[in-house]
Amino acid sequence: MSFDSKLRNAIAINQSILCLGLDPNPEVMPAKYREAYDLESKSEAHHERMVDCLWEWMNFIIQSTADLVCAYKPTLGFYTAMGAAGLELLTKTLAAIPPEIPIILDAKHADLNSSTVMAKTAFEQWGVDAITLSPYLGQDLAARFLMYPDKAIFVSCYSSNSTAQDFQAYPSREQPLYLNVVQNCQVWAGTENLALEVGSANPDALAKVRSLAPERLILARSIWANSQATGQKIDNLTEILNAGLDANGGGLILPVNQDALTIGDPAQLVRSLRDEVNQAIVATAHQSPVCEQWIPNVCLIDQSGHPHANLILQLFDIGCITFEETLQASGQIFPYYIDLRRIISNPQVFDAVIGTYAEILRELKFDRIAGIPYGSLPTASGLALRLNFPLIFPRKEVKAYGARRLIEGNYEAGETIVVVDDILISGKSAIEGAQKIESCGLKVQDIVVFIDHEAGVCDRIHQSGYSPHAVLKISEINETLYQSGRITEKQFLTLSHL
Ligand SMILES: O=c1ccn([C@@H]2O[C@H](COP(=O)(O)O)[C@@H](O)[C@H]2O)c(=O)[nH]1
Repeated sequence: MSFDSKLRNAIAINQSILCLGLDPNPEVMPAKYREAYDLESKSEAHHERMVDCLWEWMNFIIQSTADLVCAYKPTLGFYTAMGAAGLELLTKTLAAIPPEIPIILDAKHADLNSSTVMAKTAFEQWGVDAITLSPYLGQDLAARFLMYPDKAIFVSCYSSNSTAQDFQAYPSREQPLYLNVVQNCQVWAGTENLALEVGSANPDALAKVRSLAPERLILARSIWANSQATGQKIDNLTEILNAGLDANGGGLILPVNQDALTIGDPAQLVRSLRDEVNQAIVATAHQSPVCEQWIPNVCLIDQSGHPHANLILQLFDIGCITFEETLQASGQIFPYYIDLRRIISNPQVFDAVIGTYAEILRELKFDRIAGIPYGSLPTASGLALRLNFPLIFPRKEVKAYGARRLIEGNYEAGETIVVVDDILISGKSAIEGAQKIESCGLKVQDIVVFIDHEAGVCDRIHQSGYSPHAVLKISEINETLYQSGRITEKQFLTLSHL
C-alpha cells in the first residue's frame, strides 16, 4: 500500500494526526530500564545490555500507542550513533511497528553519492514508507528516493533551531531562503510523494509554508518548544492548526511531545493529546464545510485479516452493502445489493476507495481513463485527478441534438483506454462500455472494478478479449463482514452459496 493511502487509513482508523518519534536516547531512558545497566560503564557487555533495554523501551512505547498515532518517526541518528548494535535495534524497532502504521524515517539525508543505496536500504530493506531529506542537494538527491512510487519524501524546509535563522531567513524577511525551498521543491513530485517538514513553535513560518503549498502534507515539528513542561498541552494549538491545516481541515501531522517516551503511561498522554487536537480541529474547521469523521465501531477483526478489512466495514456502515433481495438487470434476484454510488457523500471513504483503484491502475499501461456512467463517473474523475491522466466516458445514450458524441472528452484514435467500473455482475455494462469505446477507434485492454461478483464473470470478460482486475471479490467481503460480526451466519451462508 502506498504511503499516502496508509497514512490516510491510519488517520481514519486511529482518528489521529499525531506522529510519535521513536528515539532511543540513552540519556532520557526511564529509570526502570536504566537501572538494569550502568550508564557510565564503557564495557562491551554493558553496551549490549543498554541496547537491550532501549529495545524493551521502544517496544513498550509502540505496544502502548499503536492505536493512537497515525505514524511513527524513528530518528536514524539515534540508531547509527550506537554502531552495529544500533542498526540491529532499528531493525527490531521497525519490525515491531504494526504494518498498517506508516513509518517516516527521520534521516535528513543529505549526501548525493550514497542516496541510491540509502533509498534501497530504507525502502526495500527496512521497509519504511517515507524519509526526511535535506533540500539543499536539490532535485538530484530527491530523485533517487522518488524512484519508488509508493513511498514519499519529506523535504525539511524550516528548522526551529535559532541559529538556523542565519541561513533560512536569508536574504530578506520578504523572500527568505526557506520559502524558496518550499516553492521550488514542489515541482519535484506530486502531493502523494512529496511532503514538507516544518519545525517551529511559532505558527508564522507554518502559515507561510501552507500558503505556498496549499495541498501538501506538512509534518510540523518542534511545536512543543514554548509549551508548559507537562507535555500534555500545546500552548498555541489553535494558532498552529489554523496555520497548518489545509482548506479541507487536513494535510497536517503533529508531533507528540517526546515526554511521552519517558512517562509510565504513554498511552494516557497520547490519547488525551489526540482528543484535544481532534476537538481543536473541529472547532477550527467550523467555518468551512466539514464532513463527519468516520469513527470505527468496535470490530473483532484481527489485523492479520483482509488488508482492506476496515474499508469493507466502512462501506457496510455507510450503507453501500445491503442484504435485501434485489432484481438485477439480467432478471435474476440477488440476496444483496451493492450501492457504491453512496461513497461520493463520504469523502474519507471515497478517497480510500479511489486509493485502492489507483494501486491497480499504477501497474497498468494506458493513455486515458474511461468511467462507465453513471455510477463510476465520480470514481473515474477522482482517479484521473489522483493519477494525472485524461478522462473520457462513453455516453449511456447519445443525444439527438448538440455534438451527438458517443464519447465525451478529447482523445486520439489508437490510444489505449483503461475502463473503470464499480461492480461486475454479468459483466454486460463494462463490456458494452468497452465496446463503445473501441467503436471510436480506441483500444481497451484492461477493465478495473471495485467488486468482482465472481460466479464466472471474470471468465466472461476474458472471453470478450479484456483483462479484468478487481479490488475485492464478493467472497472476501462476505468473509470480512461475517468475521466482524456485521452479518449473521444465515446471511453469510446465503452469499457463500451464490
Ligand atoms: O449489486 C449491484 C448489482 C449491479 N449494480 C449495477 O449493475 C452493473 C453491473 O451489472 P452487470 O450485470 O455486470 O452489467 C454495475 O455497473 C452497477 O451499475 C450495482 O450497482 N449493484
